[in-house]
Amino acid sequence: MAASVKNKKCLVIGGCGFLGRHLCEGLLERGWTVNVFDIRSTFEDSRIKFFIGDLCKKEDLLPALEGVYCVFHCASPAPLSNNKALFYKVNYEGTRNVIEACKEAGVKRMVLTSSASVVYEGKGIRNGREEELPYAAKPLDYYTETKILQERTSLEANSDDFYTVAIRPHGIFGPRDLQLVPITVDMARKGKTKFIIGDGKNVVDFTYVGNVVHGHILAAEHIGPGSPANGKAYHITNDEPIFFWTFMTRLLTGLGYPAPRIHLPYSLLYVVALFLQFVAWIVSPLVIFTPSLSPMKVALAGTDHFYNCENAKRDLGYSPVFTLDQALKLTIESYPEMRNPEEKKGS
Ligand SMILES: NC(=O)C1=CN([C@@H]2O[C@H](COP(=O)(O)OP(=O)(O)OC[C@H]3O[C@@H](n4cnc5c(N)ncnc54)[C@H](O)[C@@H]3O)[C@@H](O)[C@H]2O)C=CC1
Ligand SMILES: CC(C)=CCC[C@@H](C)[C@H]1CC[C@H]2C3=C(CC[C@]12C)[C@@]1(C)CCC(=O)C[C@@H]1CC3
Repeated sequence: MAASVKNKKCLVIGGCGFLGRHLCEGLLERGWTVNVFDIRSTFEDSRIKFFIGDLCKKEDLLPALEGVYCVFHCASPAPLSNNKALFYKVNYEGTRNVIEACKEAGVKRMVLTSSASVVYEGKGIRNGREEELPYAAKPLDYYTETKILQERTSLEANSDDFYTVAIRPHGIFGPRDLQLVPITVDMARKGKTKFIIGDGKNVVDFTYVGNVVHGHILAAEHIGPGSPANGKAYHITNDEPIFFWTFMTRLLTGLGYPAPRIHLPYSLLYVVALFLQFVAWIVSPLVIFTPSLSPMKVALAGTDHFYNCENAKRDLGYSPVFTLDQALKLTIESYPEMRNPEEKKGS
């Protein structure tokens, strides 16, 4: 049974990020008192108390944790940055620090933003259930490797004195997104989105940010004494699996760019991505470069990866608030600056 949270205070760690800021807005609407902790400042809101610091430093965290009912930990280095040391420091060591600081401050609840990628290693996942999918034995990148450590550490910390739960969104998109839309548009403007990787029939999940926020808030309202959600991980998606390339086509054409149309063999692209990763590793003592074509990106663009949300529906009362149609419309409308500058010339 959801606890009443009227005027309960929470701390959103990573609250200045894409998901974090939307989460703050959703929590405020729901009647929560919201504090934000982040290593940077990206927005102002008179309703929110901001604490600027590093989650890897307990002395930075403790002042922000005073009187907090629930922590939402949604901080991470940028997933595609490929900085192994930073991922390990923030996602693993930093999360252990957050847990210790929560216990020291007497905080009783933590909702972790994990990722559905923790069970993905490039092989197809179709309607994957949490209890049927082990953590990826061979994660495709350092980000995923450390998200596994982060989730495992967080769920193992669950006890009657400190309730934890992990939310696994997949492919979050929406207004103020820093990855999916900007990267896709950048590729389009460089003429790189005329290609389809594979046969174009791989089925995936994408999750509108408003639904991810909804799932997080439900999780916070449900964990506690005797809850079936304590210590568990939950897939949270739009529950509308779609061809990856249909989604990309709708996003691109919605922004005025042409649809992808030339098929390239998946295996060829994957081998090229592996080669580029090897070259990047060989030259790394001299120069750091992150190939835009990574094995993770190629795999995500060319294989099935969609997940079952039944456990979240059962234990958290989750169901998507925004449909994919509504979500794509809201997202496309929120990015006038991302539209194809050529479309005006042509009209
Ligand atoms: N974007 C996506 O498609 C998906 C994201 N996720 C997870 O959702 C969470 C949020 O992701 P986004 O909003 O996309 O990322 P983001 O990069 O927009 O936000 C992350 C925030 O964490 C903060 N942060 C990073 N290191 C910190 C530190 N040492 N101390 C304090 N704050 C720190 C950053 O300043 C940033 O504001 C992450 O945990 C990510 O792993 C999960 C599935 C999909
Ligand atoms: C046309 C084309 C191939 C566009 C590129 C789109 C990609 C930038 C995104 C497609 C799937 C996205 C994704 C993530 C980042 C952006 C994409 C690769 C994550 C890796 C972000 C962090 C996660 O936790 C998992 C996400 C999986 C999907």
